[in-house]
Amino acid sequence: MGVEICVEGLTKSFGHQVIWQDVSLTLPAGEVSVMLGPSGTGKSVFLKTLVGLLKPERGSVRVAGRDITRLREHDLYEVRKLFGVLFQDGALFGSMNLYDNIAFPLREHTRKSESEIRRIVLEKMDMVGLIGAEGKLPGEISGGMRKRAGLARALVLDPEIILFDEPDSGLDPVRVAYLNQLIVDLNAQIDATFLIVTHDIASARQVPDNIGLLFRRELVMFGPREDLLTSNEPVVRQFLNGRMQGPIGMAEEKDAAQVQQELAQIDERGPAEGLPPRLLPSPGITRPPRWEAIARREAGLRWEEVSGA
Ligand SMILES: Nc1ncnc2c1ncn2[C@@H]1O[C@H](COP(=O)(O)OP(=O)(O)OP(=O)(O)O)[C@@H](O)[C@H]1O
Repeated sequence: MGVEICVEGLTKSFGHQVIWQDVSLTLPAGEVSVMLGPSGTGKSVFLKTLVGLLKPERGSVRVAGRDITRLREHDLYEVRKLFGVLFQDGALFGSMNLYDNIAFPLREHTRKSESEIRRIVLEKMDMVGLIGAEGKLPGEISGGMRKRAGLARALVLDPEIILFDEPDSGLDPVRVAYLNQLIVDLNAQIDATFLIVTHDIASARQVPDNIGLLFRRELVMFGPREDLLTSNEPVVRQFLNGRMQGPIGMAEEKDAAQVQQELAQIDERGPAEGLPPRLLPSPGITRPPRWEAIARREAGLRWEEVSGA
């Protein structure tokens, strides 16, 4: 079962540049959360702060009861073992084949025998659909496969928390759909806490339990998927609908009068598409109680739609 991450009053700056301030949220244990936000709002900085790679100026990040912003390097190293991170490009070593890339954390951080390592590596490669590609170099495979390999590597130490930095970047819509299904299947299988940074609204609509949005150096909202997708908050609406009209500008923020004028021109009759269905684990994957409950709730929602209730 994954662990909860509790963030309180977190502020991060580089020099005089405040990236975000006073961010507070709880990533519930075992749930999938997504963090959205326009480019440059500090989503990657947020992930790096959660895992202790960057130090915030203020606030706390409690993981399994310990505030990682105050840990010394040795203790931080121990807490980091709870995390698996999928970096944007998979962050694979170009000169190593996939097998050795995926085995790397086991050889670095454990004293397991090569036969035990082999069992684990093949198990994780199987989970991400890469069996047979053990001998390939990262440069010989597609971007989607590199992401899967990065994911298999993030899984080998059996993490309680997995952070995904734009898992869908550079992938075509079909690969994104497969990757989303893989993420949901993995969550059902390993029950870890997931946080996904993405720009892909379709993924954000279907995959998570919770959604957050960073904008103007603040966390605009964080809460259950349903609340964000039906929110009337102008920043949330603009981002989820991918519109030009609204508070989010091309490079910088717009002035208040322009935003008011633009919003007045939009037809605001409520969410056009309604609540999209949650993506459920694939057939054949045993659904733990959490996913059983989600599937029952989803079935109830669909029935309400059909019956007009
Ligand atoms: N190590 C660093 N030193 C100084 N500034 C940094 C550092 N890392 C990030 N930044 C700055 O922090 C801001 C936020 O960057 P970040 O990469 O987190 O944004 P993002 O929301 O993930 O963007 P994108 O969606 O485009 O990937 C940027 O202005 C970036 O230049």
